[in-house]
Amino acid sequence: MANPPQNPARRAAAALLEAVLVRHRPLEEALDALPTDGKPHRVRGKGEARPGAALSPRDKAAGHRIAAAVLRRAGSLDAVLEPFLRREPPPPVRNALRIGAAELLLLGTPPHAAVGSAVDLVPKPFAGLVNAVLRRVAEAGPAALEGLDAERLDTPGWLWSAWHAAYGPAVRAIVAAHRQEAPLDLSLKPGAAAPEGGPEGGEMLPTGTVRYPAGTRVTELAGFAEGDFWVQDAAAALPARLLGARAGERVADLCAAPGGKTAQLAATGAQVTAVERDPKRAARLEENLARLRLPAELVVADATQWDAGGAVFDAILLDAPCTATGTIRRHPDVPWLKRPKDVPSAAELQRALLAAAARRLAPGGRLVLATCSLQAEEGEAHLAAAAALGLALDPVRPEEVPGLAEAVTPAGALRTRPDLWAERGGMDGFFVARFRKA
Ligand SMILES: C[S@@+](CC[C@H](N)C(=O)[O-])C[C@H]1O[C@@H](n2cnc3c(N)ncnc32)[C@H](O)[C@@H]1O
Repeated sequence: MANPPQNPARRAAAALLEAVLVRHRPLEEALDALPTDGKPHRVRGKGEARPGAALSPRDKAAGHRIAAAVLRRAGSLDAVLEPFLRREPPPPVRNALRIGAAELLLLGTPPHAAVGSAVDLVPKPFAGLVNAVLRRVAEAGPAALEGLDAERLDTPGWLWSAWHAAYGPAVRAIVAAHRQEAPLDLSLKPGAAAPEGGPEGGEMLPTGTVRYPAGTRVTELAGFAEGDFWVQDAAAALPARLLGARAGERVADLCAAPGGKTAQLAATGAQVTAVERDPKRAARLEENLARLRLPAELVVADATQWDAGGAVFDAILLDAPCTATGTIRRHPDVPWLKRPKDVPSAAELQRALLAAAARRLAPGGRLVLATCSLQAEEGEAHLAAAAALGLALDPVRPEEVPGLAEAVTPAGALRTRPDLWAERGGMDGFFVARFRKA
């Protein structure tokens, strides 16, 4: 029998970084592909980093933590490494150096362990280089890191420019917020009590979300199996709240999986139809609703084509697919996967979905459009498109979003950002607008 691999968490981190930075695959997908205890190996392509034999949940979590630290600070780590590299090393060696530097400079790993484990990740001919470079990083790295313009280095230039154009000097606070791991936010089923647990227990936020410190494991909180709550960022809970669904109303949730907003709508007693294009994600939505014991009709369909049998709805929630640049705290791979051209194509799909939603709305019906993007093309720019579809903006009133009056835009939409409620742990960046059909 082969010996168990050494260094499993770092090998997992290297596999995750290769997936995101070299093969441009989403971090979540790469995490799912790691061979974990009780799960068979996936067949992997030639030349891909292999994490070795089955990983324990603990090593998988540690590998995820290391990879996320690298992704959050990749620009800064590369800048610290730069003076010690004479030529560009092959990608696996570059990633091993980033892992070693992250452990030395960000994660508090003792130098001998950080250097030794990084050396262990690379083929023999590169061991000397990794050892020499990381020893120098251990000595000079902390001071070098201090002197960097980290916010700029850790953000792709096109995103920085777009956010600067949209938010002015607040771009720095937005980017600083991306360095923090997001807390665990829960939405409670009506009547359920906030679960006790987490190192410091939960904090009730003014908008009704219960917040636990980053790193709290939801499945370990009392009431999870009973379906008392679901995971949903504080900002993500606002669109369904602003739709104001009522018992007995016919409500459609377009682009519904994994179902956080469907659950909110179903909990009001409205008759909810959830539409989701991706069958695998639809299955997850079904599982989530079953755990929560909340009813909704599920339709697996493309919402731009779905004819609803001619039905019209009193209210529609359109939580449209987007570039997800508002979720970088939770998904530090997003800046390295998205490209400028993804923004106009996402905006085009959002316009098509908005037009389809407008067609299925009863006269006088309400529609909420939401995207978890910080890009103005996927948010503010849709206000004009909505007007052309006969949708009148129904302005959000500050009292509808307690503690977040600053997120209400002059036009009456809602724009949340990762740096809002910074002292409480921030929130995802969302654009939300509510309309009424004439
Ligand atoms: C932002 S996520 C929705 C999150 C969900 N509303 C929640 O709160 O849990 C967008 C979803 O839209 C789905 N989707 C993308 N294009 C679609 C389309 N044309 N019709 C229906 N669903 C679509 C994606 O598969 C994805 O599950």
